[in-house]
Amino acid sequence: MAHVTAQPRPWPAPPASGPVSASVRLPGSKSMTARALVLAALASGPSTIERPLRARDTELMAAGLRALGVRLDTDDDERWLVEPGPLRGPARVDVGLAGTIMRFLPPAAALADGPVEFDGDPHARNRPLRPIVEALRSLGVSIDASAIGGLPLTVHGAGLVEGGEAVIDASASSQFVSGLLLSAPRFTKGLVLRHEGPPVPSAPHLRMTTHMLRAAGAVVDESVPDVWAVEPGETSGRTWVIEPDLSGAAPFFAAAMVTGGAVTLSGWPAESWQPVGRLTELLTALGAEVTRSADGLTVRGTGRLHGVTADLSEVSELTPVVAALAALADGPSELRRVEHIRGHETDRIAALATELGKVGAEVTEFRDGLRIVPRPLHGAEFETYADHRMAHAAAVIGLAVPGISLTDVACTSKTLPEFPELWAELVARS
Ligand SMILES: O=C(O)C1=C[C@@H](OP(=O)(O)O)[C@@H](O)[C@H](O)C1
Ligand SMILES: C=C(OP(=O)(O)O)C(=O)O
Repeated sequence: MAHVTAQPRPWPAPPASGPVSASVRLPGSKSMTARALVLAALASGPSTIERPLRARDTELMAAGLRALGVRLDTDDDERWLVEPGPLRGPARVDVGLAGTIMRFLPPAAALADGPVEFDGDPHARNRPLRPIVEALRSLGVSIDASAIGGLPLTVHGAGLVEGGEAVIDASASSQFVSGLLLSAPRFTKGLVLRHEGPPVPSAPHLRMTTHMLRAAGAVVDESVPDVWAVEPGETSGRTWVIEPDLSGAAPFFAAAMVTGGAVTLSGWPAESWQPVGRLTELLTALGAEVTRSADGLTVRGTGRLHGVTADLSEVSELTPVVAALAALADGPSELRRVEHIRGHETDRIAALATELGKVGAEVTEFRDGLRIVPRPLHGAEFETYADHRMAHAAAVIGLAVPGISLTDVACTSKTLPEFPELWAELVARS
């Protein structure tokens, strides 16, 4: 698929002149918006998605569903309307660089009545996809895929998927499981999916999938470890209220920690489907104070950043920002059990080792993570590798280290197009 992109311009990361103090209102969770869109498209009646994330990943998801024949009205920023209908092929879906689209839509496309072609950004072709392609084939779906079993691919939708039992190795991404489960109620026999292989990462994202399936009326059993059973049946349309994006909030919280200030994420719900407990533990270990009140979720810097030894497998998308904090901490850190992030928007382990090294940190790269020893840091041009969270990491370091510039900040549009403005406003309050 042709992508016309403007030549990125270097973006100087603004340094903080003192503690930042701010309340930020951030858009909805990428992961919840993606799931709500797919569940709404497969439901038996219309749905409303309140406070969705409007960003590249979710707009491409909406466009992909439209291509399949779903009626979506996304004019209102606060409320998207979804009117499901029979899924149609032929269609073409641009996944951009979104794991959620490339893993959530092929199972839905298998329900369409014609061929559906998928492709995306150049790097999307390197992201792992084979396990979900093979699981779908084992369920009777015909798919033409690239030599490595990924993009570009064509799903030959036959109007129905028989379903039944499938085995998958989902150690490279929890999204393989989530993608199959989201469409499974529409499979004629439902689905019993068993994972075999090294542990599946991102358990909280799997729980988000099963919570949201049940909220749509699906019957899901996850009582046996590594086995998910979804009964066949109609799911209903409903109103989905999307929570603010906790992972998108991470760099803003990190700003409070680096500068010894305070940042409140407003609109934070009393009950959340995102891993707020794990984030709280992690930021606390790194030296923050985290509190919840009617105003929202507040992170306060204590003036000290501690090195940590952390298993980040459950919250692996936080690795770049945590690595940035580790580079500014008072002692060494080890961030482990995230081998699969080598298959994220870029190989994040290699990218962080290179870029943190470039600004002066001492970094050892392991197969499944990083050891970061803080050293006096200096300005440098930080390569972002088209990865929004690499950009976040660079911006966090730039608060404390003058002369950091990002090769490209536009990549933040994947999940938060307003990032450069929101960041500049936040730093202006220091
Ligand atoms: O299902 C989801 O919405 C996500 C699951 C995780 O993927 P992996 O399990 O591939 O890490 C996470 O890192 C990604 O940002 C979003
Ligand atoms: C891994 C990520 O994204 P994706 O949904 O594209 O996998 C991420 O946002 O950090």
